[in-house]
Amino acid sequence: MFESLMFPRWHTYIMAAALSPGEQHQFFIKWANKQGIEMNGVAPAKFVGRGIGIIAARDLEKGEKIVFVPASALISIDSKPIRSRNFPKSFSIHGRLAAHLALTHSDVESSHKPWQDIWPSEEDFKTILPLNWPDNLQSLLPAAAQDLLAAQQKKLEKDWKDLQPFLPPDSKDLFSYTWTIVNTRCFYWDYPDLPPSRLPKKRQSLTADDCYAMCPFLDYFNHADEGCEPLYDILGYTVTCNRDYKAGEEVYVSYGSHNNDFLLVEYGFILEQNNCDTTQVDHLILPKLTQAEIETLKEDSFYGNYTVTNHSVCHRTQAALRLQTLPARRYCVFVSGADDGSSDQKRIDIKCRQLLDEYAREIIHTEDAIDGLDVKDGFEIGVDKAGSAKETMEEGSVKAERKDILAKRWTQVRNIVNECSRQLSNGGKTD
Ligand SMILES: C[S@@+](CC[C@H](N)C(=O)[O-])C[C@H]1O[C@@H](n2cnc3c(N)ncnc32)[C@H](O)[C@@H]1O
Repeated sequence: MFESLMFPRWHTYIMAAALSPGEQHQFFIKWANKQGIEMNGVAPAKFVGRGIGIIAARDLEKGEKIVFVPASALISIDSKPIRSRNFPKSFSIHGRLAAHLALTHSDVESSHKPWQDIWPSEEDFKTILPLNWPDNLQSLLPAAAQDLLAAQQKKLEKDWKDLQPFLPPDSKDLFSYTWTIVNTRCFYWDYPDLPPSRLPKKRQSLTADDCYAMCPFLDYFNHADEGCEPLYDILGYTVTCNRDYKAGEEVYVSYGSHNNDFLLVEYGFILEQNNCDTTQVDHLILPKLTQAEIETLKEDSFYGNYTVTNHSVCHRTQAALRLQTLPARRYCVFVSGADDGSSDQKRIDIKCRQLLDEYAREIIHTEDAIDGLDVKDGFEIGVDKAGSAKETMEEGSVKAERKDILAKRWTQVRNIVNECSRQLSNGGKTD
C-alpha cells in the first residue's frame, strides 16, 4: 500500500531545492487523497521553464510504485456527469471532454474544482502554444510543425462546430482553452474498467483519437524522452520508477517517442536533449514530384513522411530520391526489398547531400527572419480570421519567449541537418 502524502516533514526540506508549488496545490493534494489517489515518495514542485512537475521527495528505487490513480478518479466520457450531458456519440471524445470542462469552468461547486485550480491559465497557453501565436510567427515554424498545427486547428474547428450548440454564446475562447487543457493533460485510456457486457461494444466504436481520459495527479508529470511509463489496468493508472532517483531530482514520465516539432505544437515546449528528435524534408521533396511519381509512391506506401536524423536519411526518403534519380527497375528492386540498393548508394548519397544543402539554405534564411523579429512583451487582443479573440501585433513584433523557442528549434534543426550531411560526406550510411 502506498503511503498517503500530505506535505510531511521531508517536504519542507526538499522544497528548498525546487520551488514550493503554492497553496492551491496543497488543496489539490488533499482532494486527490480523498479520490483514492496514492503517492509514494513524490510531490509536486515548481521548476523554472517547466511549470509544475514531480519531484522525488526521498531516494527512490527502480521498480518502486510511486503513484496510483484509481479508475474512479479519471474524467472520461464514461464519467457520470459527462454521460448525463448526452452529447452525440458521433462527436470526438476530445471535444466532449473539452465542452464538459468549459461548462463546469465557472462552477465553484464542480467536483473537480481543486484540480482545475492547478491547471495552467489561458495566459500561459497564449505564450507557449503555437496554436495561439499570430500568423507571422506560425509561418516561421518548421514545415512539419506547420502541418501538425494545421491538423490541430482543423480538429479544434470541427469540435467547436459540433459542440457550439451545447455551449453558451461567446464561449469559443473558453472552449479553445479547455480543448488545449485536454490536449496537454490527457492519457491513453481504453476503458478497461467497463463491465464485460459493455466493453466489446465500446471498444468496437473507438479510434485511437477516442482513447483519452483526464488523469488527476498523473498530469503533474513533465515529459522526458526517457522517463517512467504510466501503465493502466482495470483498477486505474500506476507509475513505476524507470530507474533510481535521488531525493530532489525531477521524476518524468514519457509522453511517447516524440520529436521536438510535435512537442512544440502539441505541448508548447521542446527538449534540449531529445533522442527521438528528427526533422522532415517533405516540403522539399513533394513539390518536385511528377504526378506519375506521386502515384507510384502512394501505391508503394512511400509517399511522404521523409525524415532526417542527425545520423541518417530515412529509407522512405531514399525510396523517393531513387524514384527521381534511377531507372525504374533499380527503384523497384529497392522498394521490393529484392536488392539493398548498395550499388546505387553513392549516387543517392549525393542526392541526399544536395537535399540537405537546400534545407541548410532555407534554415539560414528562416533564422535571419527570426533574428529580425522585434521583441515586445505587451500585446492587444484582436480577432483572427475564424472569429476568435486572438492577439494582434504589429508585423514582426513578438513576445521574447516565443522568439527564443523558435530560434532554439531552428538551431536544433540546423544541427540535425549539418550533422547528417557530415556523416554522409564521411561515407556514413543512410538507413
Ligand atoms: C501534463 S502537463 C505537466 C504539468 C505542467 N508542467 C503544469 O505546470 O501543470 C504538460 C505540460 O507541461 C509542460 N511540460 C511538460 N514537460 C515539459 C518539459 N520537459 N519541459 C518544459 N515543459 C514541459 C508543457 O507546458 C506541457 O504542455
